Amino acid sequence: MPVKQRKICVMGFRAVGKSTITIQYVDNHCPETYNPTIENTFQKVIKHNGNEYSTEIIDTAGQDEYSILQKQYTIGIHGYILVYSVTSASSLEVVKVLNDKILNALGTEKIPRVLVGNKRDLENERVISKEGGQSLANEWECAFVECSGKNNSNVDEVFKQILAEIDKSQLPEQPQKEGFLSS
Ligand SMILES: Nc1nc2c(ncn2[C@@H]2O[C@H](COP(=O)(O)OP(=O)(O)OP(=O)(O)O)[C@@H](O)[C@H]2O)c(=O)[nH]1
Repeated sequence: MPVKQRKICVMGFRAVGKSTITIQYVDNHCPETYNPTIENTFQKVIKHNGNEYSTEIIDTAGQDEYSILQKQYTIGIHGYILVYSVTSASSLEVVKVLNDKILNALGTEKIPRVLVGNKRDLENERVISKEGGQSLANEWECAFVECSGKNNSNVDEVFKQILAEIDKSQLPEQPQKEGFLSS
């Protein structure tokens, strides 16, 4: 079985936990101190659904509403992990702007994405409900996961979901069923 190559971009507002999620997944530990990221690329071979995927995971610098989407994040990327923090309404706003920028840059809505609500361990500080995140993902027709990078809970699911979304997007288009015309 040939190994499938996958290039995945992790994006979102500053300090939402992009590096924590990525490092938990790739290296199985939580970074001790907060270091703003410029850009880090990680490699990991992932087994999923009986296939082997050679993944390149790009942990990007925190974005805000005004950041320009860099060209290297629009070329040759198979899927996007869009992260907000359930404790920050502005981080959800940033992820919406980012999503628009990605769709505009690629000129299609059919882009494999997973919307991720991180920091679900901070239940007392939560300002974005799970339903709020889920309904945005439904609107975008993409996958949705809530997780805690810090506790390493549901982090694997984020990466399973993005691989599944990419596979789904690579299936041949289903032919449209012809409708019956009632006479
Ligand atoms: N409680 C809690 N804290 C978290 C979680 N994930 C990350 N953090 C903390 O949030 C801060 C930012 O985490 P990072 O992973 O560096 O965030 P980032 O999005 O990569 O940050 P930038 O590189 O600046 O964009 C750190 O202090 C982390 O320990 C989480 O799931 N729960």
